[in-house]
Amino acid sequence: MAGARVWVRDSEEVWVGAEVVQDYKGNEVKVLLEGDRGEKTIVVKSDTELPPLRNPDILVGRDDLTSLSNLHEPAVLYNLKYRFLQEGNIYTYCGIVLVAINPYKELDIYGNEFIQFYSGCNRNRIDPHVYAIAEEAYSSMCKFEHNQSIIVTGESGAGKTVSAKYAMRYFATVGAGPGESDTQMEKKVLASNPIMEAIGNAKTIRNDNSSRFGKYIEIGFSKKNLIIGANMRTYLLEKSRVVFQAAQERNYHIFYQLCAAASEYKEFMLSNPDDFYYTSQGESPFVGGVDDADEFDETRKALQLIGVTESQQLMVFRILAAILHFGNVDFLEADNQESCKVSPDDISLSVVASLLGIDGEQMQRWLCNRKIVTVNETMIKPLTESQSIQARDALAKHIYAQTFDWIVGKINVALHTEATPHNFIGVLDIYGFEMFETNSFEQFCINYANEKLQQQFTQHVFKLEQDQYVEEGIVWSFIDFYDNQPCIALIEEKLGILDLLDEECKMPNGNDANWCQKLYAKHLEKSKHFAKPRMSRSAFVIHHFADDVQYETGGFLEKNRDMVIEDHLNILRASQFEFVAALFREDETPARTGKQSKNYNKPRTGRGSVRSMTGPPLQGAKKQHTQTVGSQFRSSLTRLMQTLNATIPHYIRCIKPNDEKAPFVFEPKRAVEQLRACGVLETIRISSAGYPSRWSYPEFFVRYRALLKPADIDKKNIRCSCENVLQNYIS
Ligand SMILES: Nc1ncnc2c1ncn2[C@@H]1O[C@H](COP(=O)(O)OP(=O)(O)OP(=O)(O)O)[C@@H](O)[C@H]1O
Repeated sequence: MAGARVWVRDSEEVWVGAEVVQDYKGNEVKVLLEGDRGEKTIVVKSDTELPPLRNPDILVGRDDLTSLSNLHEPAVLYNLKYRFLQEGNIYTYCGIVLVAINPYKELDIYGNEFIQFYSGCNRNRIDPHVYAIAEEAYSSMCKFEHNQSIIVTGESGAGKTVSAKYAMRYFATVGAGPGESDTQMEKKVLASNPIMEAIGNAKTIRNDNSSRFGKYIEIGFSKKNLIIGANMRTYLLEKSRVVFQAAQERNYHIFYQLCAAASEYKEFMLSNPDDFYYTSQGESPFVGGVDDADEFDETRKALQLIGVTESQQLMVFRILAAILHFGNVDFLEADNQESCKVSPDDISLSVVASLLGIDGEQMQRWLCNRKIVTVNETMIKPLTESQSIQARDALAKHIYAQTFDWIVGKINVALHTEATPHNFIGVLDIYGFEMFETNSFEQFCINYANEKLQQQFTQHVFKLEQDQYVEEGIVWSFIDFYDNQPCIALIEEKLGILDLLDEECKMPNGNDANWCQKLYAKHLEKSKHFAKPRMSRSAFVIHHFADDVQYETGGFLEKNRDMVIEDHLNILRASQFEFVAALFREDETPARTGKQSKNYNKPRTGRGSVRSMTGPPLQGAKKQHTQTVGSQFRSSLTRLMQTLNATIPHYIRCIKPNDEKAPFVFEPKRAVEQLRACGVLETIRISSAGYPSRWSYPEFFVRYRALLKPADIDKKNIRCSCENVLQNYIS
């Protein structure tokens, strides 16, 4: 209808406002675009393709997207943009979800006075805020004595860790008890942050302080709702970063912190990060505004607080320093290029040997050779230079991962409480959906986790919707929502992608190419979520809920096996330092529970036992008794989902509004991609598929009272007045 205000698709802005200038005739609508963009004729094949209607100005800037009369992608995008740019509001609700847009600017909205303000307040009465969500979780726990979780997702740099930290700070404040020991516990909970950032965060091109692992922290509360303990589970540490960094990126912060304190630890023979291969590849040793020496002081203080003694700290730093020297070990290739050796006077290797207290000659030997055990004999096979480098890097990654796990275990011991918590609130800070130019095993696992979280989310939103209709006695029909179970089944069920990958890993001559062909044979044209790219025979595509992602199969098998050579481990197990030896001993203490191990210094966190090998799989007759990375991840996700499903969930979706990290700049294209990927648009779809408008009687009355004659208004019975409006104009 002429005069109607609508939204029209735009290649740059995603949607632009327009006014219909001529009634919809035939299959065309003529509109006048806003912002001097002129007129445009839109071809409309059916009514469903009509341009979406704009909301009246009075609704613009609402703090809950689901309260908009016209509920669709352009309305959501415009409302978020308006609040962010015009009002400086970074938080908006979308039903039960809190959308948080990264302002890239320090805001004065997180101080203690804000915590006090939000404490005890109902979220519907106050501005959206991470503290409002935290309060909702806390009060729901107190009221219903039910466990809660806060699920924070978003892409790298979107603000997940910052949000999770504020949520934890909120709990630490409202859950702090009067006694000294409670105060200590709350401090310990907060101290886990700088430690985890030092060992698990790194500078990437997307984020100067990017968490390279996922984590779920459960904060335990007593019957009186005071913090009594906590526990952390970690997911998929990016181990490859220990040995490789892309341009402009860094290794884990802790390495640079240690180098900054080189003069304090002379025996570690450390110097500038540029002197070490493992810290110099990105050619970017500094992070703007960060002093690694100061950060190191923070890390040490936090370690002290959680009970890592000075001598244990020294051992941890020794091991980390050894990793840096290990990366500088050079291999001299033989003329026939079939073998190599480490020079007997390689300084780096002798420093590694002395720092780790291990036999340097043995390490030299087994870096360049491999033992192959068959039924009848044991053979020694020389390794090529590139195989030796690979073996060195695999060991460096493994040493780091074990140290990381030891520290996580130590944090868990410190946060462990003998008393069983009455309830807990879990905070999940996990990588969002990823799609790069080249996607590999890491993206595959991350996107698999996001499929699971998305399923949990849609099922929960859907159930809430249903519950509300039942509670209000509203007649409704089944809403058809997107169910991603077939996609999850493709990945995790029998003969699915992970299963076939594990099968291939067990084959003596298993390789990426064979696995890829098996995937095609099994799933092509059989699973609607699986496809083969037209131009490739070594990649596959998964139609994820967020987008189609092409995965390159090269490297999947190796990453899934994640093998360490048994002889290397034996050398480490024979270390003169019990700390080092214990770190690599196999014992089957349960996963990341924080329970103290019998081992004197070793709070195991159970990455699962080490996968080691003495030769290629099966050729070396050692039994493969441990799980692959893929199946470990599948099990840990199953456990996570069981935990989440047994809690009342609260969701925070973080949005990165621009790639330049510019304060208060909103790029609609980037925002809309993320809104789709994190399920906000799906929530909108579920809301609008049911009853899209949710107004309370007083809200409706204020909005539409102008339509009523004075006789139809009954101020004592607002509901009746509202019904009069509808009877007069709708029925
Ligand atoms: N609420 C906020 N206020 C001010 N700045 C913020 C806020 N949230 C995020 N930032 C800025 O954005 C940066 C990136 O945030 P954060 O590290 O939380 O992202 P992330 O989603 O956890 O990323 P990654 O997945 O890479 O770890 C922060 O270092 C900070 O500079």
